[in-house]
Amino acid sequence: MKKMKDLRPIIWDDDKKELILIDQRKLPNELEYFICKNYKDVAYAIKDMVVRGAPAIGVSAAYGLALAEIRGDDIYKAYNILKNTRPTAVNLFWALDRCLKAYNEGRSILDEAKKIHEEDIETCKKIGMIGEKLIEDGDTILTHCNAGALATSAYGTALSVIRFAYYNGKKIKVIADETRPRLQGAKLTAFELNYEGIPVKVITDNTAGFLMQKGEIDKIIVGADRILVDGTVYNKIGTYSLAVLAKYHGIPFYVAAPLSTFDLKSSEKDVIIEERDEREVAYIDGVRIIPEGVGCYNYAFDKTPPDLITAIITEKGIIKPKKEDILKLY
Ligand SMILES: CSC[C@H]1O[C@H](OP(=O)(O)O)[C@H](O)[C@@H]1O
Repeated sequence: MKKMKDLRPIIWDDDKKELILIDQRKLPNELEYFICKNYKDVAYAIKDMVVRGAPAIGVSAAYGLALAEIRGDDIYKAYNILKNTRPTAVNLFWALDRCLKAYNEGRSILDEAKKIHEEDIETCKKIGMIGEKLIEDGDTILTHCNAGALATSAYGTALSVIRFAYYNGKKIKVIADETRPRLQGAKLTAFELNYEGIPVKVITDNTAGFLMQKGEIDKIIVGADRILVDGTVYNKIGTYSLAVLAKYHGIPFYVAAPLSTFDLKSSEKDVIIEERDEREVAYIDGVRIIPEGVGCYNYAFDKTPPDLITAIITEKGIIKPKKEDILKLY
């Protein structure tokens, strides 16, 4: 059986005390690294999506706070700057709070960041091993955005399920929504799966419904950026539309996410859905596609209610998106 390629977008250089990130803005055409020498480099990398994806953002921010400790910077200032990079993915806050707690207890932030990094790798592996049981030989699976190795420390979440199904010998095909405006599906998911030799085709976001109507999609698996205790899922913009279409067509809709993406405290009114620069919508590769003077909406995420979700795949098992099931995870 073929060996997984084990793509790692986040590398801590313990000799130089630097954080090395694959610069995902340059994929798929160039494989370049972005070196973070201090916490401000990490904050920039998260905000400008050098590194993106809920778990990957959390791990990177943890190393960002470790860099502040190593360089003798004001830890609380670094914490606040890192915390304010992106508002929706809860892993960012979970990881920073875990590192700040270590610091306040007199423990090394770097050691805590390394633990968070290692845990993320193991967690994503378990999500794949558990979730692949839902995949049947011959399935065509639709996914949205990138919930792959490039969104985590390794393996991914939704793409970990796909990877493990493939490497366990299931003949699957993947359909990747391009995912406007930042095109994570076209540029990152297609890159990852093609790199591994997993059959993948890219579609425009508008094509997903038509393929469902034609009966060409067997399952849908996406990632998540925040899951509330009632099972509401915040994920890349367009996820909600897919979930409604899946319900209409009777197609199973799965969310794959680690426990670090669950937010048991917040309610919907507390969650900020990130709005990004309009220019991400108004321009493609530097060319303006919308008339001057015409504005855009650029919501980075949307919310999907639990009644549209078949199940949530976690490192502790597959659960229904219900409060009683979610609370049993802890
Ligand atoms: C494994 S979580 C990945 C999650 O994060 C992505 O958002 P972004 O690329 O803006 O960080 C997207 O919502 C993915 O599902």
